[in-house]
Amino acid sequence: MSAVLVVNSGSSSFKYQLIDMDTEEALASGLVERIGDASGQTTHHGPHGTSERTLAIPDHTAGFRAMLDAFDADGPSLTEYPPVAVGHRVVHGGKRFFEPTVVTPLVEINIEDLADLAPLHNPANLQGIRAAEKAFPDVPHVAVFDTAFHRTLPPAAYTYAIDAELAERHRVRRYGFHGTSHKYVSETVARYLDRPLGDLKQIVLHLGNGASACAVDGGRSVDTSMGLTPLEGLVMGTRSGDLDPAVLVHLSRRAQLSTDELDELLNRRSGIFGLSGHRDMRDLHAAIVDGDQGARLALDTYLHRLKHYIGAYAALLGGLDVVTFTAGVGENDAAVRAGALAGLEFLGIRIDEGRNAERSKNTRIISADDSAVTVLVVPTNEELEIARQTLAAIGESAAAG
Ligand SMILES: Nc1ncnc2c1ncn2[C@@H]1O[C@H](COP(=O)(O)OP(=O)(O)O)[C@@H](O)[C@H]1O
Ligand SMILES: CC(=O)OP(=O)(O)O
Ligand SMILES: [Mg+2]
Repeated sequence: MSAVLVVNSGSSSFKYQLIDMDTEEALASGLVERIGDASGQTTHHGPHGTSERTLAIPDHTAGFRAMLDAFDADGPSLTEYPPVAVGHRVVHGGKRFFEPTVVTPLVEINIEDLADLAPLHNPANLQGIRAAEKAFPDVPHVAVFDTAFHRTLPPAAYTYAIDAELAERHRVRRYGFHGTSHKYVSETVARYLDRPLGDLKQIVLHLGNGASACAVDGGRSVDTSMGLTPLEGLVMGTRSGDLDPAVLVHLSRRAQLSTDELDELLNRRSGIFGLSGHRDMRDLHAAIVDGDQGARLALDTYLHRLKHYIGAYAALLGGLDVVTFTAGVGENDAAVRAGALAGLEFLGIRIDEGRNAERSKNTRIISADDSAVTVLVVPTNEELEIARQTLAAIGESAAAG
């Protein structure tokens, strides 16, 4: 049996899975949250159920230690199931990294160099890698990049209409993110429907804390809503998504906001949080039930933007076979799914209310039988996709070496 440990680091949390690659089943999975806060939390799902601990987790190194302690206390034993490799989610690969890449000191320098393009993510990803290297010094570590799946974007989709020379010099273009999820989900859809991936025109809506839409034509990403950084596109938990770039100029001049303050505003104090004070979609719904008008507007804005991208991508794809919802909101929130697709019957989209309302952790169809477009919910599994690519990368590097 070969097991791969996968670490999916976020700015203040990380998710992990230890995956048996013969069965592709998780032997354990978990979440380390609120890293850097006064009190952090670990949740570990092991062979004997779920255990939770509250403890101070000052940084990702301490978070990694807390994860290892959870394995020691609740199993499975990492000596019994030693990982043959550790796979890491790295958000920004720039124009350098498209393939899963075995981490070397030079690769680490390059990931660090890309931090200004993903300030919430790349530094945390790198801390996760360094902590894992200390804990598992004898196995290969492989970086799998969110940007990689979007390498197929055509120039017209990735180009921003600004001074071409300046853009080239400063690496300004659309890169796109959540690629590991968009790839995993669009391939899962084809398998589930038993249709050739190459025949399908798909829209994937990854709606988590960060959210992005992707137009997938025959298995290739042809457009996606996140851009140079994971800020553009959809309305998110705390990120604004699209706005007129002149808003920045205006706020800088009129409200005297500095570059760092604008960055903070748009990444951490905008989105549904900026409009309503709630960053979690469940809290937003509860506030709407209580009659909160700001919360209502936040949800309406979120849905308006989603619909905008669905229409745009149907046009770009020149047809549409599948729309799929994934990630925390997409997998769990029937009201968001129904709201995003309401009124789109003219595109051939008809949702079945009963199917949409069903609660399930499995891949499922939620469109009506007579809907021309099939609408699905697919639980994403970035960790499994990273584990597959990690195993492939170490196989290739062993063959090459
Ligand atoms: N039952 C639910 N209904 C609505 N939203 C949910 C539900 N469960 C989770 N979410 C949303 O999913 C988000 C987390 O999604 P996730 O994909 O785990 O995000 P990330 O990987 O970016 O942390 C939460 O912030 C919350 O808004
Ligand atoms: C790229 C990105 O936004 O990731 P997440 O949704 O995990 O924050
Ligand atoms: Mg995520």
